[in-house]
Amino acid sequence: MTDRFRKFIAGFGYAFQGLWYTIRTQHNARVHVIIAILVIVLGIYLRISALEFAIIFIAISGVFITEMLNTVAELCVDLASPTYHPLAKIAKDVAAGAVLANAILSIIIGLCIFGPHLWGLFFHQ
Ligand SMILES: Nc1ncnc2c1ncn2[C@@H]1O[C@H](COP(=O)(O)OP(=O)(O)OP(=O)(O)O)[C@@H](O)[C@H]1O
Repeated sequence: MTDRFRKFIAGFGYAFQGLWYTIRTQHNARVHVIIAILVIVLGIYLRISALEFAIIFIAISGVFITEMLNTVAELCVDLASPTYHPLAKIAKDVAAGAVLANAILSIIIGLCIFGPHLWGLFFHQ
């Protein structure tokens, strides 16, 4: 195995450690995982199309990636400013706001995708 390839494989290991750290330490990330599983099961049950699934996966990954970037922001702020600082507050609040904005967008996407299917299921059978 070449040195370059070994570093490439090691990079994957570090990336998975980062992913696992987020799931292990962030309560919100674990909630996202549970909601994502429920949404995928609902999608299978309602037989949504491949395109609808693709949109749902974009929404799910968007929220999770934003949660990971929020974790990065929190760790960097804690490293740079362990004590109270107004800029540290703004940085953390903005990072948390990004997660919230993404979560709201995902709910809207979920309603657009699942709304018509659920409507059909409950009112046109
Ligand atoms: N060093 C700091 N200086 C100023 N305000 C801070 C600082 N650390 C945290 N805060 C304020 O407290 C809020 C919560 O911060 P905290 O680090 O507890 O994040 P959290 O969203 O509760 O995430 P987690 O539960 O993952 O730690 C921030 O959004 C910010 O307003």
